[in-house]
Amino acid sequence: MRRLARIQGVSKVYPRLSRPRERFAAFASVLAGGSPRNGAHVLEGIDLELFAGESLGIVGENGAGKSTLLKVLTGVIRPTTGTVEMDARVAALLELGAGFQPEFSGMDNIRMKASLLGLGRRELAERMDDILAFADIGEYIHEPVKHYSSGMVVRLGFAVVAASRPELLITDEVLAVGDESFQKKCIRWIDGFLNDGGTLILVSHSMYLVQKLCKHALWLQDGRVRAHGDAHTVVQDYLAWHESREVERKTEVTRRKGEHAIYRVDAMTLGDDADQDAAGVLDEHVINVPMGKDLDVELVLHGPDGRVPVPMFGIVRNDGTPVYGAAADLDQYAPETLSEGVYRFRLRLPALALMPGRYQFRGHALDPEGLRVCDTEEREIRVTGACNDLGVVRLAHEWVGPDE
Ligand SMILES: Nc1ncnc2c1ncn2[C@@H]1O[C@H](COP(=O)(O)OP(=O)(O)OP(=O)(O)O)[C@@H](O)[C@H]1O
Repeated sequence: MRRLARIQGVSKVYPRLSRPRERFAAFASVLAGGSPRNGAHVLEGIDLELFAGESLGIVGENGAGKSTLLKVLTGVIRPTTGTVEMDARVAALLELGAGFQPEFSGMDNIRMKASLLGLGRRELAERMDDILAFADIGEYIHEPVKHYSSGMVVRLGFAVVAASRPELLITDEVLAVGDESFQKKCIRWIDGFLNDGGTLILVSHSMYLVQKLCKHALWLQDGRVRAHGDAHTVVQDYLAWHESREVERKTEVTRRKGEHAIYRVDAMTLGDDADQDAAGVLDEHVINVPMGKDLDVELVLHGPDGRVPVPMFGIVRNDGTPVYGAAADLDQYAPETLSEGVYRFRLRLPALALMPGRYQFRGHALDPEGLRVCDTEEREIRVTGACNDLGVVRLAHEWVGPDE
């Protein structure tokens, strides 16, 4: 496969320039061929290769460095250190209206932008009808661009980029500016572009779009690559990190680890080893469970007074949203007695319906009346697999045709 882009060891440091003396020091340092000392490290040590036919989503929080990385890739800014090699016909659709002359008409701007993107006069004439149809802004095409709504500007920009038939399309949130029907049109176009072997880099805060359009994803955090790999996995990890951080902010999870509670959880085991191996162990503290597979759980509870504690389990998404919980009905279920006061309970959740992502699985020991939680053991589980549906659980469903 042909390599279209390679960046190695790329860093970008912006000088901090709040005081005149800092400005002078930064200027002197740059003049001397160095990087601004004590600057803000916006990108650090980025290595990335992109091959023809790949689709890469770049995700990360505000200020993580995503736009800066795109600017480095498209040559708009130079990295402070490192190298960027690009070997492709690139079309970038980035800041709204970038490259348009506001005083000129849409038609004139099409001509200018097309020539910048390498379209010859004849090619442009051949593709003009397609461009106008794609942009679909009617008579506005003859008005100066400064009279356009932001949606119209995006329509025009995308139409020209699409007509230039790039090898590599680099784009960001500008697509979100257009109305819904136009967004759908762009997504359909990108789908077709990728099917025909095109290559895409997409920066987006929409995890839906990243998972829909991209095979791979790169998660930037504080200017560094936090994860790079399969898009579904990276997005799940990113969302899980977000959720757990939200929880940290909102509440301290109250856990009752009952050192002194008389009914205790002695042990809790989840899943089977094969699943850990199959998923590739990314984190030994997290139990991998494939979506749709049975999840087996074993709880060993301790009841020192000869009475059997009631087991309960609960599943909570990483942001604290309760998903499900149930206690055993000891009238219906007799645990196995392992030794005096030690009981083993086995539980099976057949065809686990949780959506991919991270959850906390909690096993509780309740008093024999089933009223009070005495002890809790908690393990993080990661439901693996790919799914474009939304939500926490996957409900069985089918789409019913008109004749059914
Ligand atoms: N010209 C500049 N001079 C100084 N700092 C800058 C400059 N451009 C960007 N930054 C800083 O670099 C950091 C990364 O910015 P960048 O725009 O790349 O983030 P981002 O991930 O695209 O964020 P968002 O999701 O909000 O668009 C931010 O802290 C920003 O303030």
